[in-house]
Amino acid sequence: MVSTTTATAETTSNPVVQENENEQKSKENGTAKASARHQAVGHKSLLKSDGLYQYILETSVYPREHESLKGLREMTANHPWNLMTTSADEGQFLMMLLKLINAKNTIEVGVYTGYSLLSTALALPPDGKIIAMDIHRKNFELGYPFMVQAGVSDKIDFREGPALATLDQMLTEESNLGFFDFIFVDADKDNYVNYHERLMKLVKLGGVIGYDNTLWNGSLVAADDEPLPKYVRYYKDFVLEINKVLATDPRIEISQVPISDGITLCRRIK
Ligand SMILES: C[S@@+](CC[C@H](N)C(=O)[O-])C[C@H]1O[C@@H](n2cnc3c(N)ncnc32)[C@H](O)[C@@H]1O
Repeated sequence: MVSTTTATAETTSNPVVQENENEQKSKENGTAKASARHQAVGHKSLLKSDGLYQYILETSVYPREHESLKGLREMTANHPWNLMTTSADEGQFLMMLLKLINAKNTIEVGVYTGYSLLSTALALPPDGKIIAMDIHRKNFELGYPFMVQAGVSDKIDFREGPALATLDQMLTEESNLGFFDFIFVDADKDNYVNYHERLMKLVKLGGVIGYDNTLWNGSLVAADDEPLPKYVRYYKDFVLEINKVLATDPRIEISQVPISDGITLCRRIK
């Protein structure tokens, strides 16, 4: 069942999100060119070799990919923000990780059309649950039929609105504290530090939080005068900040995994 919960806090005034929203609106008005701005950056991989990336996909990911995941990936390829989608190799990695830790109750911050959400739902046991949050329901709805097709839509509780407000709402319920096995964060990088304090109260001892894009297109080590796409430059300092916070937080142990655009896994130990 799709939940209709809507958080009440205001949408972020972040200029990059605003730019995305304007693009979406002009597309809906039929005024946008079908240009996919994010496609210019290329696929999401730090391998620096298209051939090797393709080799990994064709030999280990695609042959085992579920039909529903394949369908969702193909549908998303035609969407103007398609570079936001979690890559197929990272999706496969998440599925393996969730099974290894026997995850049952999870949270996802940043859904878009739901590739990582569907991967998570497929990896959880039949009684598993995901609370999934995003400011835009529309993109989630594009991917929802694939979750139905996969028979996992009952595991998903979608909550529309700014994730900080949704998380604050969740923190008022004692049953949520220390309850979640896994949390995947793939949303507004300028709020990762704010998410971290809240998520540390929601994840269980021994549970894992995964922060996505922590290598941020390789820009973290770019020289100041290196030309970078506007949105990469805008978020760079925020990603540097969360990486510093995670590396020095004594409540977690971390592993920065260089798959796709980098995911930092944080296991709560205190
Ligand atoms: C990179 S995409 C997520 C991709 C997704 N993991 C996938 O596999 O397709 C980031 C998402 O975060 C959402 N987002 C941005 N700011 C947000 C906020 N403050 N609260 C909730 N969601 C937000 C965007 O609407 C967008 O759908």
